[in-house]
Amino acid sequence: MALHPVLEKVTARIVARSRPSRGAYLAHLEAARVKGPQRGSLSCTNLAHGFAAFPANDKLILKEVKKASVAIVSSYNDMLSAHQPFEYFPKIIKDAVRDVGAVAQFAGGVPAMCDGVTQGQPGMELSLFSRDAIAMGTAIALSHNMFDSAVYLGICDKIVPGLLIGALHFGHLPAVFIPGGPMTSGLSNKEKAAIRQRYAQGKATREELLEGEAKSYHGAGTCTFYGTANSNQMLMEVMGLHLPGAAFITPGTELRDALTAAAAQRAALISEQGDEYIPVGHIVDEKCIVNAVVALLATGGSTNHTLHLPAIAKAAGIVIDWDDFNDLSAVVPLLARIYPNGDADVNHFHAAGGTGFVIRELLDAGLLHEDVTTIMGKGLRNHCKEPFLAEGGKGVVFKDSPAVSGDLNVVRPASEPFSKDGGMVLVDGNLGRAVMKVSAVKVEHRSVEAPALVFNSQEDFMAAYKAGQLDRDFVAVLRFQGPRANGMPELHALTPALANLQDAGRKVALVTDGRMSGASGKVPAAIHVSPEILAGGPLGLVRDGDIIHLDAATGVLEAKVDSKEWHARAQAQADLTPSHVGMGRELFGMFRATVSAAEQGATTFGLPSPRDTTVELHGGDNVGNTVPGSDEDFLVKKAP
Ligand SMILES: O=C(O)[C@H](O)[C@@H](O)[C@H](O)[C@H](O)COP(=O)(O)O
Ligand code: SF4
Repeated sequence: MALHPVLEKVTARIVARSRPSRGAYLAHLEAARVKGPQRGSLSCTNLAHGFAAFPANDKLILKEVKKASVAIVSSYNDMLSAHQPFEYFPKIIKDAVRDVGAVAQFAGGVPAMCDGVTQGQPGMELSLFSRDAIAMGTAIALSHNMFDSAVYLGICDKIVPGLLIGALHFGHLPAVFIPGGPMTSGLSNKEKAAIRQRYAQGKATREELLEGEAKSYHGAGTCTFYGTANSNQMLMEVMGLHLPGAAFITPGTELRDALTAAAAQRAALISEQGDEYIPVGHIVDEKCIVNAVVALLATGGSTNHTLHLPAIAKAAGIVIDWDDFNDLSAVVPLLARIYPNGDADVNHFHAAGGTGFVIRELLDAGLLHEDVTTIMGKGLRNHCKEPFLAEGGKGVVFKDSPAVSGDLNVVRPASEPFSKDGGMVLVDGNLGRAVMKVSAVKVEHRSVEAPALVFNSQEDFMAAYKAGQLDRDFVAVLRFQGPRANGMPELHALTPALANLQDAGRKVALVTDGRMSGASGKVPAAIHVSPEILAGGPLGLVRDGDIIHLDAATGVLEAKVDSKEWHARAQAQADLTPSHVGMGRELFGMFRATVSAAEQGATTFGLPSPRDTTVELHGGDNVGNTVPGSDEDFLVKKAP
C-alpha cells in the first residue's frame, strides 16, 4: 500500500524544518564515531581505572580493543512496580554478552519516579524535570567512554523518554531498550476507577478504597492501564528499539529472561565491532519520529507524549510540533481500546494481537514508514512479530503476529477501526494552543461552553468540590501549573471529582497549562496550554464567569469576552514560593528558569543552533565528504 499522502506531507515538512539541526546532529554523531572502540582513545590509566574491578577474563576482552563493551544503564528501584524486576537483569545481560565474546558493564543508574506514588503530592512537581535529570544521568554513565553499545533498562513515564534523550546524545552508540513487562491483571481499571468515584462521593470507606487500589496494583511489573508507561512500550516497539514484541511479556518468566539475554546480545552484535553497526542516531530519524506519533495516535496513547516526543526528536536534531500531531491524528484510525480508552488492559491487548498486530495493520494501510532502520536491521516488518521461547527453552524465536484480532473489542484491523481518527487534537484560540485527547471522551462531552471557574492550585479546586460549590456547569481554568511555574505536575487526582460531576449530568471541562496522566480519560480537558501563564499566557486574563468555549471538533479554545475588555485586563499574579521549596524543589530552580514551552517538549537542554556550530570533524577519510543525511552545510572540514 502506498504511503498515505498526509504522512508524506508531514514527514517532508519535518525534514525541511529540521534540516539545519538534523545536519548538525549527524555531524556531531560522525565526529563522535571514531573507527574502532571508543576506549581506544583512553589512556592506559583511564582504561585501568575503567576495568580495575573486572573479573580477569573480562579484563582480557576489554584489553582487546576489537571486542565490544556494552554499557548497562538502569533505572532499577523498588519503588516502581514496573522497574523492580530490573534488579536481576544485569547478571543475565553480562552472562549473555560474554557468550558472544563481548563484555557488559553496569555503567550507571538513573533515578526513576513513580507518578502513581507522587500523584497529587508535592513530589509530582519534580516529575517532568526528572526526565531531563535522567537524560543527564545517562550522559554521566556513558561519559566514561568505555563503550561501543548500550542497553537501557526502563519503562515508566519519564524514564524511557529520559533514557532515549540521553542515548541520543551518544547517537554514535547502538541502543537497545530492555523492558521488564506488565504485572498480571488484577482488579480491573474500570472497577478501580468506580471505587475512587464512590470514595469521592463519600459512599466508600478509606479501607474499601485502599483494598481496591491494592487489588489493582498488586505485584511486580508495569501497571496494566494504557498510560504513559505502556505508551512508551508501544513507541519503543514501533521505533524499533525493542526486540519485536518484547513490551508486554510478564516479568519473572522464562521468556522474559530469554528476551533480556537476546536483547543484550543484539546490542553487542550491532556495535562497530559486531556484524552490523547500527547507531541509535541513525535509527531515530524523521520517519521514525513520524511512526512514533502515528502509533501513539492509533492506540489512544498518553497525552504526555505531546511533550516527550518533541523532546526526544529535538535530541536527535528533529523539530516537530502539535500541528504535526493534529494533521496525523485526522487520518490515523484508532485501532486499540485499552483503559482509559476502553475496559481492556495491556495483557488483554497483547493476547488479542498486541504491538505487532497494530504495526502490521498500519503498515498495510500505508500509515507507517516501512523503510526505516531498527535494531533488527532494515525495515519495520521485522517488528510485526511476537516472541516465543525457542525449542528447549534456550533463546527466543519470533513468529508473525496474528493475522486476525483475538478480540475485536480490544484491537481492530485498519479496515474496521474504533474510530477513523486518532483522537488527539490541537485546540487553539485566544487562550493559547493546547492538546485535547478525545479517544477516551464520549462524543457528547467533546464540546463544552460554560462559565469559567478560575483556580490557581489543584488543592483550591478540591476544596471547592468538597464544599459542594461545583455542582453546576463550568469550565475549570486551572493555571500556574506550567513548567516554569511549578514543574507542570499531572492533575490526574482531579479526575474522580470531575467524573462525578459529569456523571451527574453537569457540563464540565478542564483548561490548564498543566498536564494530565496518560491514565486520565473521560472528562474533556485542554491541557499543556501554551504559552503558560508565567510566559505571559492569556490564562492570566481569565476571570470567574467568563464564558469558555472548548470544542474538539472545531479545534476551538476561547474565552468569549469583549476584546476591549479582554485587552484591558491585567495579568493575574500568584505566590508560587510554596512550589519552589520543600521535597527538593529548591534544587530545580535552574530547570524552572530555563525550561522551554510545552510544545517544544518542556525541555531544559538543546543543541546550539547549527549556524553557531562549526563542526570540525576528525579528518581522515571524512574530509571532503558531506556528513551522511545532511546537506552541503555540513561539509566535513579538516580539523585545525
Ligand atoms: O502518565 C501516566 O500514565 C501516569 O503518570 C501514571 O503513570 C500514573 O501513575 C497515574 O497516576 C496512574 O494512575 P492512577 O493514579 O489512576 O493509579
Ligand atoms: S505505570 Fe505509573 S504508577 Fe505504575 S509503576 Fe509506572 S510510574 Fe508508577
